[in-house]
Order: sequence, then structure tokens, then C-alpha cells
Amino acid sequence: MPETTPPAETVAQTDWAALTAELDTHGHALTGQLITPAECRDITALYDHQHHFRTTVDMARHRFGSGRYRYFTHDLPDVVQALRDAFYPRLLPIAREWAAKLGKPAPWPDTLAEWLEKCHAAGQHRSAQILLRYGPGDWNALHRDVFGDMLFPLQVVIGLDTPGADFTGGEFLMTEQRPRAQSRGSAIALPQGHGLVFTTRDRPVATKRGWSNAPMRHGVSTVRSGRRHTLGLVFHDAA
Ligand SMILES: O=C(O)CCC(=O)C(=O)O
Ligand SMILES: [Fe+2]
Repeated sequence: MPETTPPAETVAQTDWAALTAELDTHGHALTGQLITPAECRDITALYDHQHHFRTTVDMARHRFGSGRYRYFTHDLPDVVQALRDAFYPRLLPIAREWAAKLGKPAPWPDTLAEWLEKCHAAGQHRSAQILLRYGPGDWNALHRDVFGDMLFPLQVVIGLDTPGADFTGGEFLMTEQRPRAQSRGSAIALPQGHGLVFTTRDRPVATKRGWSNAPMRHGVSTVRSGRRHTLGLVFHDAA
């Protein structure tokens, strides 16, 4: 990938047929490289500049795990805005197809701007884009990023450091609660600059009696050494 490719183009160049198949099978799928190591470092450096953020969450204080994350204001840095804008239209057909399989409503308009207007009208008007920082001993409890009735069912996390080099441990985790059975877990090493598309709440799985809803949760295993940063993109706003 040339140093200068804008993130919108790298998202467009992603093999979306393969990614969709992977998402349908597992509820999560890696994108390949979206941004350069230099862009990763630039995004990580934003963490220390207060004016980009509206709120800082101490995960231990809320019993969300250990570590900190910061919610960006709506005035997103260009690269973050570009990535979010580029993903929405690609994720939309998948969200609609899943809703159709589950016989659920698909309230998502064609554009992210229109969808965000609906979120705001329903009282979800705060930015939900986050930058996370984990040090040794930090982790993220299994959870779902649902902030109200307005929910877009897919989200993206982008790794900003190199597993094994910048940090050890810190795998992205997902569990899938299977119908009338015990849960299945996955652990994913997130390469620097790569994205992982995953299910926010639940996904359709084929059963003998048709499509069934499998609740999913995600989190991060304990970081053993070094520092791990990630950029979290969510497509609904928070209350
Ligand atoms: O740090 C991670 O890999 C996961 C962060 C997270 O929970 C999210 O992006 O929603
Ligand atoms: Fe999350």
C-alpha cells in the first residue's frame, strides 16, 4: 500500500465480498491494512491532546476492566472522519441483510449523515468514537457498545500498535452465545493499521428452524507488557 493512499480508498479497495462472507461466518472479519504506521502514530499522539476529546473513561472505576479511553468530540480528526464515512456505506448492505434474515426493522438511511440525524432526534447526540490506551495489566471486559434504541449493528476497531513488538497479550476477544448451548470464544491479534469489523450486539446464525439471533460480546485480554492503542469506530451516537 503506497504511503499516500487515503483511508477512504483503502476501505474501498477492501475485498468486501470476502469480508462479508467472513463476517457472515464468524461475526467478525479483518480488513487488511487501512492506514500506515505513521498514521497510526499520529492518531495515537492525539490521545495526549485534551481538546480532541469530550470525556475520558477510567475503565476500572466503572468496572469495565482496566485502562482508559477517551471519547472524541464531534469535531473528528480528518483521518478518523474519513474512515468512519468510508465504512458506513460498505457496512450498510450487511446490516440490512442481517436485519432481513432476523425479520427485524432496518432503520438505517443511505447516508451516515441522515442516520446520525435520526440518532440525534432520539436523544443520542454525543460522539461515540473512541481512542483507547492499555498498559501492562490492562484489559477490557466483555461488553456491547449499545447506547440506546438507535443501534447500528456493526462497528470497527483499528489496531494502532504491533502485537508481539509494541505489546504482548491484549488480544481482541469475542464470544458468541449459541442458541441453547455454551458460548464460543475467538481471540484475534489486531495488526498495526488493520481494522476488524465486528458485530455490536448479535448476528444471524442458521439453525434447523431458520435464522436465529446469536448475542455477541467483545473485549480485550490482559496486556502483559508494553502499550496497546486502538481506535474504535461506532456508527450510532451515544446518549
Ligand atoms: O481495544 C480494543 O481492541 C477493543 C475496543 C472496544 O471495545 C471497541 O472498539 O468497541
Ligand atoms: Fe467496545
